[in-house]
Amino acid sequence: MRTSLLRSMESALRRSRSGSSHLLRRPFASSSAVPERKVAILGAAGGIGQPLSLLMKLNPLVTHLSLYDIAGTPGVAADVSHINTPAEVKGFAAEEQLGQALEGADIVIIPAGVPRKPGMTRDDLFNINAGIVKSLCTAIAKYCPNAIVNMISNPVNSTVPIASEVFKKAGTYDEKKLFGVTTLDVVRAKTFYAAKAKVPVSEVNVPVVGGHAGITILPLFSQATPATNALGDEEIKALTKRTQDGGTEVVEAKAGKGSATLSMAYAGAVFADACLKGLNGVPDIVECSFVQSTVTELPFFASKVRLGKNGVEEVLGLGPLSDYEKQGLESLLPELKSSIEKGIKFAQAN
Ligand SMILES: NC(=O)C1=CN([C@@H]2O[C@H](COP(=O)(O)OP(=O)(O)OC[C@H]3O[C@@H](n4cnc5c(N)ncnc54)[C@H](O)[C@@H]3O)[C@@H](O)[C@H]2O)C=CC1
Ligand SMILES: O=C([O-])CC(=O)C(=O)O
Repeated sequence: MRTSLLRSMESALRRSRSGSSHLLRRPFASSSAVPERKVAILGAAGGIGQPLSLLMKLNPLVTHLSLYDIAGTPGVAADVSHINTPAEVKGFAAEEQLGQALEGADIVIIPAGVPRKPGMTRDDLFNINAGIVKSLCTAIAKYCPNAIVNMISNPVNSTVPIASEVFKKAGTYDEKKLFGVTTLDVVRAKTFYAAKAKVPVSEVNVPVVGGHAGITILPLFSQATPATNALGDEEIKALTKRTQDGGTEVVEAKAGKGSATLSMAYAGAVFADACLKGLNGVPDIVECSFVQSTVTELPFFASKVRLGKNGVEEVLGLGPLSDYEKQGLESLLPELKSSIEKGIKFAQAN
């Protein structure tokens, strides 16, 4: 997946540099090779939003890129729009333009909201971000009820349930189209595993299940490929802990200037690319994501998901777990349950 996204982007860059691409010479509306796809980014001028806008502008599957933020959008949109790739860029700056930003969107990516500072948990963001997510999802229900929604705003374990409740109230909920973006956990698990197991990072795959906060992030290193016997129990524990604390590692390193933005933009672009490929009918697109689920007793859970023309095509099971992973699963369920319930309660009360 990672390599296929890089290949697509490299080829877009090559085409834009050589100016020889037929895609660049002819208007997209008349291109039969690539279906029209509008991607909207809400929170596009933020730390994640800006590099994510750049990466989506480089994605050859995007024909229309709609950038919305309550501050700073005109600059970001003007800047990104000068890049000579086919996606047509439009910026929307004020709340009264949110409808236009969303209309016709196939995918809406939401990195709007405040990030952590050192000493905070993701749940500490709930009070501010819950309201932001609720109002943005209300607009999605109105202006693009059929869009796929990629939720990045934290706490994902609660913001996804909030979105589901907003859509249910509006009568537009489609569980196949709502995704909590947990790709950064997979990106981290792959990077850390490759370094420890001394295997090429581009070949590595590691499923990460559960949720997206602390111990609710459960990497399944027993299923990592390429498999290795080189890692003992203590090393697997250390890798698990580093993956669970990856966000905090960045928050502390940034020392008050926010949380992961560049690696998150990359992860968000990987996941959106997978959704676009699914929509376009590319077979066997599988990514981990926090979705409505029956894999455990909880109503939402992150696991491998097969993506297709309607969003989720199949939520895949957990596969065989090691004893250590079974314990991790037992331990995460109560915290994840309460974060999910907190989101549902908030959306029902407001
Ligand atoms: N799912 C994941 O793996 C990750 C999630 N995050 C989360 O992503 C969120 C954004 O992080 P950053 O980009 O670093 O924050 P940031 O503060 O740099 O950017 C957030 C942007 O959202 C905008 N915004 C605020 N209210 C809005 C509204 N009502 N409508 C549209 N835009 C609005 C702000 O103007 C700002 O430009 C945070 O909640 C953070 O915790 C961050 C990293 C990883
Ligand atoms: O840690 C944070 O606050 C941001 C985040 O979700 C991550 O980097 O995984």
